[in-house]
Amino acid sequence: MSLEAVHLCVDWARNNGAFIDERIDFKLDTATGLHAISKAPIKDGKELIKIPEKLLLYREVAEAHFKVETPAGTNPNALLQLYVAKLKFDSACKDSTFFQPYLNTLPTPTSINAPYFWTSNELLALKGTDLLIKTERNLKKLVSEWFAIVTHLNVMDDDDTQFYLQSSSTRISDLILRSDNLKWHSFHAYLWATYIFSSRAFPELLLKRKVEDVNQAFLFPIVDLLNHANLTKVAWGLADGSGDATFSTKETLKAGDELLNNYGNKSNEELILGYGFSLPNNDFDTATLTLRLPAGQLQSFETQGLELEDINLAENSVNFTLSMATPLPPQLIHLFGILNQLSSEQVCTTRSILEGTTQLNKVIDQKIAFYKSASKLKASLANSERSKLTKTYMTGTKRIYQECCDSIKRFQKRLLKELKPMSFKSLFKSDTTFANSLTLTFAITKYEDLLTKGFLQQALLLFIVRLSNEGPNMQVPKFIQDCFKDVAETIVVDKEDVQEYLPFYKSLFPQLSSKIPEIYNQGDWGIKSFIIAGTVLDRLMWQSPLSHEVYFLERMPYSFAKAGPEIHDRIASLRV
Ligand SMILES: C[S@@+](CC[C@H](N)C(=O)[O-])C[C@H]1O[C@@H](n2cnc3c(N)ncnc32)[C@H](O)[C@@H]1O
Repeated sequence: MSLEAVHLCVDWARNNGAFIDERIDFKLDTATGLHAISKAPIKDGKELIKIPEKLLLYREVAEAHFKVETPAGTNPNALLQLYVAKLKFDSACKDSTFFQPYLNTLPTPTSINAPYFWTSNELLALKGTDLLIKTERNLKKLVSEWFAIVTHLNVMDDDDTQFYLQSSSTRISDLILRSDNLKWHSFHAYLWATYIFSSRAFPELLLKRKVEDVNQAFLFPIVDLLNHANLTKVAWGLADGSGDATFSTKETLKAGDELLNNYGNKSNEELILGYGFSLPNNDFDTATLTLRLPAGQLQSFETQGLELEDINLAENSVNFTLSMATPLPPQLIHLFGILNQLSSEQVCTTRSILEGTTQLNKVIDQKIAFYKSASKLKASLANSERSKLTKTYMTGTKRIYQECCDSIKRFQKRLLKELKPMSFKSLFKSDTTFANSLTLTFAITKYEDLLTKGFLQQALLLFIVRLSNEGPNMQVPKFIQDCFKDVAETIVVDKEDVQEYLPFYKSLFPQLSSKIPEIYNQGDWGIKSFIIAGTVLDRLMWQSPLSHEVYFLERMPYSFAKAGPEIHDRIASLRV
């Protein structure tokens, strides 16, 4: 691909009846390749490019050439892609001569930066990313698609069969020839043609032909030289009463401005796989969070009012698409709320939801750490364009995960503001008798020492047992003591429970009862009370990972009203 090739292609198009506005000029640079600029202001929205039907490459042209119909049940563009590979790489193909000026403007296989064309060593820079998973998965799918079409036409040779057989046991990236001189029916030529379609084809629907499949595409010479920018307003169409395809822009351009197209709202992953480039700070970027769950669990979510869109039952996994606009999908909060439900909770409670967000935050933090360190690996790519693209991908994905993390924190703050739960800190501060008893027991002088010296859990257990012994004398939310009573009535204490609490218990009792009898010798301070207190804490307590503050939350169903009315409606009929 060179500027000269573009000029020859423009001449070819005009000589064959195309209209290309004289204000359009073409340029070439290393970062974005061939592109169009305006030589004079453009602001009228009029048709800028019109390409006659005979210069377009669409399904019927391929079918006429091969004298077969596009096979059903496969990629609707498979036959057309093979035809384009033949045009490009079979010098004996009778149609090649006519399309040669156009074919010469297309990128050569070795110049393409989409990861399908990277070496296995280069792909190491994407280790652990969805991008790598999709690259490998798509390559496998493409090999099957290619072999099905070359077998259907009976055009494969022994090398092709050999390649196909090898691909089942060898990494495809290790088998790929890195050459611009390919056999037209080889996998490499088909991979190139597939990329040509993903990066430059237009929907055939545009030509208002009767399309059997909305994914049918056609190649649109000259217009496919335009680069992409998000939000660019353009119009693609069909000239009145003809099969000629047209392009116009709705943007106002000054002389020297780039004439751009709009490939659609694409994430960097889509741009990299389909087009071999990525956009920094891409507003349409997404990150896919894949969660694997124990077998059978996915199926149980519907009964909890949680409907998941993108699930893979065979792998017991679910995908969530995160974006800057939706960094924290309500279904993700709901899922983690369910995963953190206690066996005594039948639906998501405010506690299980808050605890779920803490767990989710940990998962997201791991992702952020991964993308932070992975972006450093970019240095392993010698090709600077591929390095840049990897870095933008990693940075963009990290940005979305960071936004998810920030949203979790905002969500927690908002919920606490709404619920206004009582904090242990305030209860501790107002109960000076208890606070003083801990000064003697743990040598702490203030509440914060409980956190720094690691005595928080012990203090909480002592406090809960104290509440149960003091009854209504204490100025605390009644639900804590009610919960203690409920647990005490139903709990079955086993040997493991006793073993778990024994070291803690022995470290404090019976000394405490004799040292501070006004608290620790009143009521029941037996080990069972602490086992009950442990369950009370499980049911009512949540610690903010941000402030480390401990809150007591009255058990109540979480209202999904803010997460989406339809979830709320489904959940409203359920009780804790
Ligand atoms: C339809 S073609 C446009 C013409 C292309 N520049 C060429 O040299 O043939 C699409 C390709 O252009 C490049 N491209 C388009 N928009 C871009 C952008 N905003 N930044 C970087 N590369 C871009 C990518 O290589 C993409 O695969």
